[in-house]
Amino acid sequence: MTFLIDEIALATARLAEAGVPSPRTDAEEIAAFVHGVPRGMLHTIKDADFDARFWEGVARREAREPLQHITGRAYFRYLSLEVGPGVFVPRPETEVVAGWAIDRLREMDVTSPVVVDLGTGSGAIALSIAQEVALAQVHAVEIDPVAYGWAKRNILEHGQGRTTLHPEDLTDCLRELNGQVDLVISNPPYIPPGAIPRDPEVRDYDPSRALYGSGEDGLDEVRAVERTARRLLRPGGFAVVEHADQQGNAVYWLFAEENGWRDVRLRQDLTGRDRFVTARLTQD
Ligand SMILES: C[S@@+](CC[C@H](N)C(=O)[O-])C[C@H]1O[C@@H](n2cnc3c(N)ncnc32)[C@H](O)[C@@H]1O
Repeated sequence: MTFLIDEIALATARLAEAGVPSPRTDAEEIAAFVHGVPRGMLHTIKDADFDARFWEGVARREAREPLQHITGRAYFRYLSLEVGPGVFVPRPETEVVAGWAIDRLREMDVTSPVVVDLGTGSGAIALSIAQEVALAQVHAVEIDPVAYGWAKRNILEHGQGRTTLHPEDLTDCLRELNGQVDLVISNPPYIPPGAIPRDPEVRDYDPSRALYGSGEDGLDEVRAVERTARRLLRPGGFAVVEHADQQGNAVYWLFAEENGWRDVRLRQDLTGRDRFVTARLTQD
């Protein structure tokens, strides 16, 4: 496999020059995608079978198109999801947020817990819960029609027949479930409108509706999630909300100063940054 190794090395240098953070991995992922094999099987590609479309993929990555748009796939916990233009690429930090919710749902003394994911995007959080929590009934809410289309495809593949998609606004959705939900989770848009992300993959390819929150501080959607969760949850139910690392105190206080909540906690991602707030609706 000397030929492919040499091509990958050349591509790695080009991607590094373009500022791609993980150039070797990305070059190998593109090679694996183009040749239709897992990355660990690249050694089986014969020189004669080298596919020149590798260099088309490398050129797109060099222009800082997200790797996931080039391969059409994003990995989230145990899922391989379809993604592309018009939908937010799920992030590793959200895996921790979803994991916290999954642990609580598994501990709950409820046979078939009812869960709501507000702003589902590709369906990453909702589908992980459906996959990892036996018998969970999951409702995924998404307002954007393009993102809705991606979620629909992923739900068909991974929804376990227990995931329902709703084309609704998270500020006023699912009134039929008022007071009946065991856990509400959300990774809403939260970047303040003036704070433009540095990475071109985010700035130029993630949809603005997924990134930028409304209001001066970008937290209007988080406020809406808090209100919707308070309406939907049964007493003792959990709310789980992701936020930017600098917004931890603001989101903590948003829940702590509302009377309905107890056990409000600010939690960290795997890099130790403040990443999500959890709270329980008061029991009475
Ligand atoms: C940051 S993305 C998160 C997507 C997915 N939950 C994830 O973690 O990968 C936020 C999502 O919320 C959706 N969204 C924004 N405002 C909304 C609203 N008012 N109602 C419902 N969905 C909304 C966006 O279209 C986007 O798909």
